[in-house]
Amino acid sequence: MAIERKQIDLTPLKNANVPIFFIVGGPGSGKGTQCERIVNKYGLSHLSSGDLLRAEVQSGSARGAQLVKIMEAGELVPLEVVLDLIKEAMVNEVKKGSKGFLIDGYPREVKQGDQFESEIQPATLVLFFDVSEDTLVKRCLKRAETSGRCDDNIETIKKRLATFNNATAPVTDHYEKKHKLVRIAAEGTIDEIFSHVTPHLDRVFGSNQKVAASA
Ligand SMILES: Nc1nc2c(ncn2[C@@H]2O[C@H](COP(=O)(O)OP(=O)(O)OP(=O)(O)O)[C@@H](O)[C@H]2O)c(=O)[nH]1
Ligand SMILES: O=c1ccn([C@@H]2O[C@H](COP(=O)(O)OP(=O)(O)O)[C@@H](O)[C@H]2O)c(=O)[nH]1
Ligand SMILES: [Mg+2]
Repeated sequence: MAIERKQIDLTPLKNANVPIFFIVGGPGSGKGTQCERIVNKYGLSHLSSGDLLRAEVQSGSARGAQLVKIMEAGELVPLEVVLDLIKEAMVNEVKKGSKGFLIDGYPREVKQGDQFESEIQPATLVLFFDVSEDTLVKRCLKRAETSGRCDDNIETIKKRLATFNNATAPVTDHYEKKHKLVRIAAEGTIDEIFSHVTPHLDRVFGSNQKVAASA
């Protein structure tokens, strides 16, 4: 696929220098669900790489038509495409006064994270939601009843799991070595999991302080 890169002025983002959290975990591990809770408490900007790609598909662009084929196959789209979409969204958010970012479903491979960190800025922490394959499959199949997502079917779920095990699992080791990884056992209830998340964000933002929402 020919990659058309966008020219994006990152000055506002670099000047803002706000904390950035990568959120990783298998398909259906609860990244989106926990991000919603984090946003409610800390007022951070939530950007889901998968949602940005789905929006590009919805836009009906030629690029979107290429992307949907890759997503239906459970494979990874070229990292530059995702990085450009994320940069654009981040710049828009900082212009609105964002206090920090949750980059959900990212990085999917070590190189993707390295490129983000060298072009934008290093992540403050990487939250990893650790869930067994059995639970991941069950959650995605349950979500399929209402999500309308082209990749919530058993064939694609299996391919997404394989991509996660091959490409994304090394991401956790990579950030563990940098002492940035927070591994969260994420089989429990949404409240239980959130209670394991907050101490790590409180270390960054302070325990009583609600970060002012950007809007
Ligand atoms: N039982 C249980 N279900 C959960 C929990 N967190 C999320 N779910 C459900 O699991 C499904 C997947 O959750 P999402 O938050 O969409 O997961 P995700 O990691 O963003 O998934 P992808 O977008 O596929 O990467 C949803 O239907 C949620 O309602 C949890 O802590 N416990
Ligand atoms: O950085 C990314 C993020 C997502 N995707 C694609 O988008 C799909 C859906 O991603 P999402 O994070 O929504 O769901 P997950 O695969 O974690 O269940 C993936 O299977 C990939 O095909 C990608 O290629 N690169
Ligand atoms: Mg999600």
